[in-house]
Amino acid sequence: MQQYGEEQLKFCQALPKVELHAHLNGSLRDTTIRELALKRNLDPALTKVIEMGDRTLSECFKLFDIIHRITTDHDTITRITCEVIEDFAADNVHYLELRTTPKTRSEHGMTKRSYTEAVLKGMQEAQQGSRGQNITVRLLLSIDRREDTAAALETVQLAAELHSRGIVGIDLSGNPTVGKWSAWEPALQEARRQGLKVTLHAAEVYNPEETAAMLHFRPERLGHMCCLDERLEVLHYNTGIPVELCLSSNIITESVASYPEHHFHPFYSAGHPVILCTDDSGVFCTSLSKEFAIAAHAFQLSNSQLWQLSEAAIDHTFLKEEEKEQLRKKFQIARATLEGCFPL
Ligand SMILES: CNc1ncnc2c1ncn2[C@@H]1O[C@H](COP(=O)(O)O)[C@@H](O)[C@H]1O
Ligand SMILES: [Zn+2]
Repeated sequence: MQQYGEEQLKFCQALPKVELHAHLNGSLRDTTIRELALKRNLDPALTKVIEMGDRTLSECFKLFDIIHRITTDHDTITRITCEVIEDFAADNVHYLELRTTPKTRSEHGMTKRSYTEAVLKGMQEAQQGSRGQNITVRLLLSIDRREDTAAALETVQLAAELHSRGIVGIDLSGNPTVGKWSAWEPALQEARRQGLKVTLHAAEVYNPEETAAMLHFRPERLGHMCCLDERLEVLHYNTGIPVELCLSSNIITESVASYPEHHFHPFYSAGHPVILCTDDSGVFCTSLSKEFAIAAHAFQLSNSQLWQLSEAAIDHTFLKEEEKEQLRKKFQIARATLEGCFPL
């Protein structure tokens, strides 16, 4: 069933947007996945999993492991970074905070640092090319929940050293049923000491102790927050921490039953800061424009509410105040063009 009208989608495509929750390896183009799978002689059974596989939460993590098998070398990492940025730019995203997990792959001569350098190279190439000129990009380094304290600390150290090259923060992600908060907390505390911002994937599954510990840590942003009980909901509202919400991702992975039942609605109605994001636009076959159109349809948002939602995301970026101000100015210029075509 179509989750939005064509006119709604057109408006959302024309709307200038900010993307704050996008995983590099989850945002690959279909055509690139197919090409890389062929080039790497990926087992046809695995190719099938990519093409038509189940996308429940546990299946997603198997899928990421398969995608990681075809994005192994530095040139490929640079290429996919460049393509993902171009795709967000083509979707009228003016600011992108891309995130990725630095990987050690000794068989490919890859270290966390060389992986990250390959991503930074892709960022640079994209922004020098004609298709990436209208987008500003920053990077978050992700800690995978499978990693131990030492590996998490290595990622934080790397982010701190490369701060001046556009790495603005740390994310904690990965299979939410794996690992323990106590393993990553020292690294996240270190990130804070180093002046890096932190966002955490939280409550993607029901885990009240962990969610309470995450709220106690007070990250700058949270992702998902799907599975809360009443106590956690109150605790969360009281913190005022903005939440990155990924509608398609939560529905497709079955973390939430239907769009109208999505917690976007109570959060938004309560005036709690929310940011619409894609999560994994390749894996979930979406775009930020589609996510806005889905929200418009499911929660009956007007064009003016969509504009406000989009513009408010600037406040929650990990940019410096003066950079946020520049972005707001860019949005105001875009608004004039938008008003020429759509009622606002
Ligand atoms: C669906 N919901 C999700 N929940 C938690 N973690 C997720 C995720 N979607 C993606 N990732 C995280 O991002 C990695 C892929 O991109 P990178 O290799 O880092 O670029 C996945 O392996 C997982 O750790
Ligand atoms: Zn995510």
